[in-house]
Amino acid sequence: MKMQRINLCEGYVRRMSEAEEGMAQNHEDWAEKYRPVSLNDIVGNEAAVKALKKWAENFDSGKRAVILYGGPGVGKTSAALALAHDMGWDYIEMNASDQRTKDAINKVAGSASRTGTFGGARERRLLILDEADNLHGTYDRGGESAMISVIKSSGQPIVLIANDYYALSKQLRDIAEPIQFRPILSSSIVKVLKRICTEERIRCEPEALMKIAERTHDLRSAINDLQAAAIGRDEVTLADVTTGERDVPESIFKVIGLIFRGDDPKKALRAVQDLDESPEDLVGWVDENLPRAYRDDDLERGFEALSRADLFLGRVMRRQAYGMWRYASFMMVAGVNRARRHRYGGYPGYSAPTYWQKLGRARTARAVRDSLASKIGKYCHTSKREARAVYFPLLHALFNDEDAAICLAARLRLEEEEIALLMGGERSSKEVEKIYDESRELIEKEVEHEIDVFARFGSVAEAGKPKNSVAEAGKPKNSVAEAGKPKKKDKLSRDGGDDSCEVESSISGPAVDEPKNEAPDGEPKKQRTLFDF
Ligand SMILES: Nc1ncnc2c1ncn2[C@@H]1O[C@H](COP(=O)(O)OP(=O)(O)OP(=O)(O)O)[C@@H](O)[C@H]1O
Repeated sequence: MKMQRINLCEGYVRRMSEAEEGMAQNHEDWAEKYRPVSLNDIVGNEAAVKALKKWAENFDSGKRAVILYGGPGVGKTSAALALAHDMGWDYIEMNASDQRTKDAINKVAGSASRTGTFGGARERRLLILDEADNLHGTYDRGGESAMISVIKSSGQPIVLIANDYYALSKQLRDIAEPIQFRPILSSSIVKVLKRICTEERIRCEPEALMKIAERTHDLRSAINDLQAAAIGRDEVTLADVTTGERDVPESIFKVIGLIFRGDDPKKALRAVQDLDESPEDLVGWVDENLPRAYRDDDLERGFEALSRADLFLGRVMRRQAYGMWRYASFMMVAGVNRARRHRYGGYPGYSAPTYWQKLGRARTARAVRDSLASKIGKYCHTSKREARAVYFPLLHALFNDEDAAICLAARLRLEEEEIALLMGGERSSKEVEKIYDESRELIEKEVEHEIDVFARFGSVAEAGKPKNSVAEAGKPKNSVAEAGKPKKKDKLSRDGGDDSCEVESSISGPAVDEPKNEAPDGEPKKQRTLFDF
């Protein structure tokens, strides 16, 4: 029998089409992507897996339900799904984001018990109730008593999943068999991480994997940490992981969790401050995952807050009013957090913004961004992080002016992708190409100029003239003196026009008399910075 995943949505049962399932998989994070399929793939917890299998095989003579309990991310849900797979059972999953009222549970469990009750083991349908310890409150009104009566009356197997066994009522505990899932050993976590690195073709230092594994006994967060460290890289080193510890106390997945599931907006804001993500990137993460985390009116309020964050981000870009970042962050973090009025459980499977994946460039986008930040950082003597936070928006604004864009692209030796990134995707690829081509021409002119200056300087030196009196060799004093001056700014005109771009010459030469400090047109000459454009 083909196993189908059935999702409960607003009280009705909906089968996910193959196509939908395929799409969802594209957007999955690694923890979802590498969820074990069979019980044999479950790492650790051998005793629990064995007990679960035994219960399923002897279902007719045993209890109708089991309770899988233990800490988060240790494989409880995976084991229930893998059991359905191995037994060839169809299954229905109700998690805390589904409304689990008495009516809903009866409807689902009723449909489960009607299916194949008399058809033998292969036609069984497994009912999986995630976060069974959250069957309280108005949202799930009557859910627990309904579950108890369903367990007593249904002929179908039921798996209840809980973090806290003793949060379940005694009545529920009495009618179901408990199976405990324990924390996973670091050595087992390392094995899973290694396999993922191989599949994702990422080189990983063993020490880096060990470091990630030692920080947790929860496989999901270990996989999330690995993914966070690997985004935009082909290699994960110990330094990446330990830097992550210093600069990124919480990975993006954990921060997203604090925004959507946390009760303290201040805590989420504090975590965001230390996160190595720009507000523009973070808004993408929140936007991507909001529909997975919230429903109905929460979703509406969440997007309302997010749209306000977006307004502020727009103002930062347009007016370079960086003070407004604070409001943008507040709205996308605290605003979205406070928009939630209902309680949701489970892990919705957060993922990176789809547009990165859609364009197939999650990594390249990061790589381009990092290389751009590194070029700017080197040029402006600042960190990559500062370059991204402060100089990206500034350069984005400067790139509105084509001449400035060409000069800056030449000076920073930018590649096409880097130019495109600074232009914010608002221009056609032809415009990007034009700026790139012209910047290359400018660089060539600069090189020719350097060669020319060097040749002239060489011939003067060979003529046996004293090095500090090259001007006397009949050369125009100004130009030769400029040529010989170490790290002097050479002024190159583009297309013979007035607009010019200074490109720093790397030619070092002997000390010469200071030339007249003025440009050929008589204007006083001053050293330019990025801010002059
Ligand atoms: N024992 C395990 N073996 C293999 N993978 C695991 C194991 N535990 C967790 N994982 C990985 O972590 C992800 C989350 O695991 P799972 O949903 O089974 O955890 P859980 O115990 O049900 O957590 P929660 O209580 O938070 O729902 C899985 O998709 C899988 O990638």
